[in-house]
Amino acid sequence: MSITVSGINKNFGDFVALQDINLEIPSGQLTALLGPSGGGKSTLLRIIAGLENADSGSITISGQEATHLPAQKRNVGFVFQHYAAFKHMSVAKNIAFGLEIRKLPKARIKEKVDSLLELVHLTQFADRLPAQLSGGQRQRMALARALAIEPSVLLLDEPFGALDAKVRKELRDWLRRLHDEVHVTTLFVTHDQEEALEVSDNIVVINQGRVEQVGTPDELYDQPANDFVLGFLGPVTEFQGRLVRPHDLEVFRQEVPGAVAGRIARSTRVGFEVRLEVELNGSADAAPVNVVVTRGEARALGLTVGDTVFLGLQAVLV
Ligand SMILES: Nc1ncnc2c1ncn2[C@@H]1O[C@H](COP(=O)(O)OP(=O)(O)OP(=O)(O)O)[C@@H](O)[C@H]1O
Repeated sequence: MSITVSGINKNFGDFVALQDINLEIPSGQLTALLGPSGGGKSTLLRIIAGLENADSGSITISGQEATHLPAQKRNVGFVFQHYAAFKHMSVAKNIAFGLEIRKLPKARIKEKVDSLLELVHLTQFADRLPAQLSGGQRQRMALARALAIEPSVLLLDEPFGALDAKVRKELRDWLRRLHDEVHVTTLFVTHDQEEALEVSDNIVVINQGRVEQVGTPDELYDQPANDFVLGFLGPVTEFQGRLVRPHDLEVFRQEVPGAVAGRIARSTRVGFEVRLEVELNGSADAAPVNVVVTRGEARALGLTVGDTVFLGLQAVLV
């Protein structure tokens, strides 16, 4: 295990930010800390980095007891949402900074910076100042700087949080490819479930200072431990007293054993999907059931607002 978190507790005054956190973060993998705002993700990351002290519990990094080590002795690379670059230094100088402090020979620094620039696809921007980069390029520079010291773990706190959706998506694909190349144990904080599902090998779901579930993206999506995880990892709708995913409901035109009759109250096309709101017969006061079908299915079934349909659950979820 690359990072072991044992019995970590952290209070801010009366407020319990983290409660008895126990985690094993596997070596060489990309692990997401996923959860809603205020759940404690950043606090945990900062405790692992040594930027915050826990009230109790211990942290081990690469087999070394790190609980009381200062941040600079933990050999971790850290990237924040808003990366504080040295404004007056070029991109190459920013990346070289940690190596110069460590007094590596000049030729060796140059060699390393060149290969890092290549890794993060910034070779042509080596001589620019940080202000002359886009937000996405700046975050790539931040990653190169964090990687320069060859950290045993890389900690990323919403590294793409301040960027627009399209750049976020590009950088997330890029991070996955980068990780496949360098394999450094990476722990990254996100509140975006799609980001976590797409990028990571493992996900730790944190809510209200507690770990709700740990698993691979598939495990969490297919076998959520509770309604919170189910609801946080994707859309849900209530169907016959339980939470299910809208695309796990099947729509029939005829009565089918086990299916329930209702009326299509609304139909919205979003890209290749059609989202239906179905009011079940005899439940006028209840919220409509949300169902997602493909455009092809909607067309084949000839679904129109006002039609009566029958809903059944395709797969048992929880
Ligand atoms: N220095 C502090 N003093 C007081 N309360 C704090 C401090 N740092 C964090 N908190 C509180 O601890 C809780 C957890 O904060 P944390 O930043 O870890 O959450 P998070 O899951 O990372 O959320 P976000 O995604 O919004 O950053 C929040 O309620 C926050 O207000």
